[in-house]
Amino acid sequence: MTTETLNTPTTDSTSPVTTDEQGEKRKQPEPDSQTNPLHKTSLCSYFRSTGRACSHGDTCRYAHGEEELRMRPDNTWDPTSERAKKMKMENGDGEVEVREEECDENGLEKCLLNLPLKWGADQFKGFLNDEGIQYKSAKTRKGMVVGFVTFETVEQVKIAIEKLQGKPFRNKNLKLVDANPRSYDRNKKPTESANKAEEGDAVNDGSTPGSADVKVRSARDAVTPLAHLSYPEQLEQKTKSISQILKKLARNARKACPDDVPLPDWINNSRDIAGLACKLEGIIESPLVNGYRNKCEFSIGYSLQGKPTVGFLLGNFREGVTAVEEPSDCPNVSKISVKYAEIFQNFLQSSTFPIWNRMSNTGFWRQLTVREGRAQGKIPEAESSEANIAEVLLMVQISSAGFDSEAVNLELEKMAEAFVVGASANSPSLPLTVLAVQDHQGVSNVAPADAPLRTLPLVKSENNSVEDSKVVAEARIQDYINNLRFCLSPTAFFQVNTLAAEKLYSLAGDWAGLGPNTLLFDVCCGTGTIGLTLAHRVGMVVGIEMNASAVADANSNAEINGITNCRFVCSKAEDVMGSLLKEYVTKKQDESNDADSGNKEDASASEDKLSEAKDDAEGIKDEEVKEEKMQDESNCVTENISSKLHQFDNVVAIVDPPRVGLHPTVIKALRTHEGLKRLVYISCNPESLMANAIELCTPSTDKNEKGNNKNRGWRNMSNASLARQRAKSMPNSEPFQPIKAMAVDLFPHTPHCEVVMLLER
Ligand SMILES: C[S@@+](CC[C@H](N)C(=O)[O-])C[C@H]1O[C@@H](n2cnc3c(N)ncnc32)[C@H](O)[C@@H]1O
Repeated sequence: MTTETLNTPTTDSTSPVTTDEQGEKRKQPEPDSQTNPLHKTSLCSYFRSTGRACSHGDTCRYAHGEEELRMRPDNTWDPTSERAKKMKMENGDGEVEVREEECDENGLEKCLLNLPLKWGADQFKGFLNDEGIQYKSAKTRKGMVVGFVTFETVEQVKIAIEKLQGKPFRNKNLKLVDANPRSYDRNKKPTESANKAEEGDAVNDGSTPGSADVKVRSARDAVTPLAHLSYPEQLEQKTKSISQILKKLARNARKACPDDVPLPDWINNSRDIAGLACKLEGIIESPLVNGYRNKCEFSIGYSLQGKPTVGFLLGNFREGVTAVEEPSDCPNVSKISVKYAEIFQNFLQSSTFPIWNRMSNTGFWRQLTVREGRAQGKIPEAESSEANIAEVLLMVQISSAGFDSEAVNLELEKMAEAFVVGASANSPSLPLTVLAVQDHQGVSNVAPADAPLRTLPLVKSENNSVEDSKVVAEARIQDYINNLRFCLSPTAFFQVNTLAAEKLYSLAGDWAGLGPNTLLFDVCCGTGTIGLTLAHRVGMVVGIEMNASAVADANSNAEINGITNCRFVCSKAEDVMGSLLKEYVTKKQDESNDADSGNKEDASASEDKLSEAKDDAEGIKDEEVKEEKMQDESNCVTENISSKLHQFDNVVAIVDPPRVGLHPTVIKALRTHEGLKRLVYISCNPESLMANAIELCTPSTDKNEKGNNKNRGWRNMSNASLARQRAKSMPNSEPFQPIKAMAVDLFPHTPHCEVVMLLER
């Protein structure tokens, strides 16, 4: 039975209208919060400034908010998203993909989310009017199965629920969830129900703040759902789920293999290893099991008891869950982060500025990020890792639109003072290195990389006010990986578990088969951590990264560590991967074919082309000054490197993409440049690794099946089905083979881990 959900609110409230009540747990804090879409990689500027979808509709190249970041350009769910992973979806042939996750009844319900109504507000209002529903306002989110209805009275809400609940609509039944925005009334006293909740009663009657459909009642359950298991049990569970993914890879590659091509050995041999695509060599434990996160993004909202709280959301906003609970019992959060959350929460009790309201998209205080950097050379003992934290960066996200700037400055001054006083009142006092404020007006807390950012002075004096705030090019803290120093700017990606990341990078380096004649591509390189830690083992590193401040960090990290054989290209990998491979790999092949050709000439031509590619990639993205500086630095390195270009006889790539995996264009480039013989894939999302590996490893044929645009079934395709379709239209090229895989547990107490897979050909 299919169902569809409308969420109804109470008094003068706004409710999300979604397709179904979800059994899905709240979105876990992700290993990498920079979730990128398959095609829409940055926010639409209209959306950014207004918080509303632009008028370009489905053709807009950009994303419109957190939820859409997880969608494909046609507004169907990105199948790699947490939600879609658990859906039951049809593939293009009308065949239903059955997955382990679907075995539970919630999984079956979730498939309904993939049926976009794509109602505009007028249609939605028309529907409510036809049904005789009295409401105050009705809104939809473009192309999504979510909307909001506000009502004048609780009575109207009750009537709406009675009339609409379970009503059949287009082969589905509507379902309503009370999103209860009364929780946002900051003056509201805790209700009787809320008090009951405090006593432990399972109250879920919608009268408690943000309580709609709250499935978990503590931040611990929401954020670290495996915490009730022993660590060995957690590792076992993760190993099993990675094994399932490897089986799925073999199964799907078998299906995708063209009829006129023999099955490759690795598929045939999978039968001998329990159906796995390659051997799973085990899971590497995290050196720290508790308090390992070096970065926490705390939401700001109201607790189930109606108290302004800095912590974690208990559920998914789409499901109407808005309650935030304190992080104190979350085992993955460090004690320092918990204390800063407490300091800020105490400050908020007396702040006259409002907390951000996710329903009405109004308010001021939005998010607190705590980022920690370790001192060099200390070996942390399991339970006292905070003793090694030498630096802390705090970033508070606000939305200042509509607030008087003088009042804002005064409030931020008070906030800075509260942090300084709170940090020094602790015994021993807490490190506090940088306090930054990010101003962001969009609907979701995921701010664009260029959202205005300023630092606040940390010492309060009469001559030193927040008006002295400066642009924060140098607002960084440092951390160490394999004894290299890394400077981190507030928004750059850095693995959240530093000690486990060291193990991850060493494993990737060992499997990549590095040597002095190796040219290493570090694809999606962030602040350059992988390339820089492996630079001493190779001839040259070329890093590719789209986040300009991460690239600036990577360049300065190379400089402060005296590393001269790395070059970092600021661009989307899909825009430059092909040309860089062509330049370096084809170059190498040309040279071997024609050993007498003038190396110098080639090298300088290559250098020119590389610079051109780099100009193209960087020219339009960075501020002029930053760009010039980076260009100078990069060109120095390039010069140094180009003269050695001919020496590289081993070209390998380590790719470490965001959760959505590699862009199809990058996969095609890696696959079709046959000079690239070895690829190490690091993934924080095994589903997207599986999908990308299908495309990289399935044999192709001259008789490629061209994509059938008329087949609208692809809209509902699973990750694997989509990859099989793409594999079928891959240009004829030698496929890679999965050689081995290993998991590395960067996220104890959560279901997540990193997976490393070696691919060769
Ligand atoms: C999982 S992180 C890995 C970063 C780095 N390898 C590390 O270990 O610190 C993914 C990185 O890919 C970057 N990224 C996302 N989409 C990208 C794209 N299309 N092209 C290049 N980089 C991208 C993100 O900015 C982020 O820094």
